[in-house]
Amino acid sequence: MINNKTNYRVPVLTIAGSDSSGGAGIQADLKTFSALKTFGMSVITAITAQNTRGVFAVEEISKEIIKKQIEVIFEDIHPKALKIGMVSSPDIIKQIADTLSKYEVNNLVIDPVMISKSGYSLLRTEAKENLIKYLIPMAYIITPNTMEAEEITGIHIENLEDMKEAAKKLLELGPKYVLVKGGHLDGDAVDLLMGDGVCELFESKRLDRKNTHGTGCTLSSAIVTQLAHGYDVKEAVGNSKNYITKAIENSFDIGHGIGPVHHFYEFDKGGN
Ligand SMILES: Nc1ncnc2c1ncn2[C@@H]1O[C@H](COP(=O)(O)OP(=O)(O)OP(=O)(O)O)[C@@H](O)[C@H]1O
Ligand SMILES: Cc1ncc(CO)c(N)n1
Repeated sequence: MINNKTNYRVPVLTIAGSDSSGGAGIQADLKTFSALKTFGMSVITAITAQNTRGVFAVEEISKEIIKKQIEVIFEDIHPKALKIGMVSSPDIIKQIADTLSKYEVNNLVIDPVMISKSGYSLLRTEAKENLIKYLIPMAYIITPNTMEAEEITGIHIENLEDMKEAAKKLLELGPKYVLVKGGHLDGDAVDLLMGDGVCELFESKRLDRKNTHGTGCTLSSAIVTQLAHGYDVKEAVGNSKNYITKAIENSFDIGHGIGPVHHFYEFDKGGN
């Protein structure tokens, strides 16, 4: 994953919510960006009071300062790839879409975050429509888990065939690619990539680990880094699946609930 394509100075951006406990959200994104040798930047959309046991409160950031954060970044350091994670309200979603539409946006990864592992809603019910109408069509790739794919398409997902049906319906909303993550189904952890003539599975053994806080954020951020380094979509997803699998394998107990995955900061692999 680190080779002559690696450029430690390549700028990448996350537009997402803060997780005070550092396992998910902006914090997971920035850790992944650093571990995978990119220069991470952030636009914070909401502050969550969160730990390994759950989400206890959420305060949304004003849409004016969200807009300003995006503008000053794009007018100074143009990100080579970016992701959007938690965006909780219809107004924030519209603001982000309007602001991004003023710039050339490359390699937009959308992780349509809806519910935390502990069951707290991170997307207001009335925000789903704007997510579908304004943001998803702008994406290069969207990365819903099966519950999010169900919520957006209305298709009940129990197996791979259902995942394929849902992926086809998600593609009709306008993104170039869809990665439906099968982490919540029984059996092996199988993710399905579909779009632009591609239909490919990315599989790993299901790891029996309790500490999976931040898996979705980490996977989508890893995809951002690999696209920024110049990998094509299949390589980007494959490398990122390897990264999240190792990160889950090495996840650890910290706090009293669902602990975080591990990030790898080797300082010895060269690069430039
Ligand atoms: N127990 C597991 N063993 C191996 N891989 C897993 C496991 N759980 C999830 N994964 C993988 O982790 C990645 C993230 O998937 P997951 O379905 O957990 O995302 P998510 O629900 O969006 O996460 P989050 O709750 O952080 O938002 C996928 O590649 C999935 O296959
Ligand atoms: C801020 C934030 N974003 C995303 C997730 C993923 O569930 C989370 N738990 N918290």
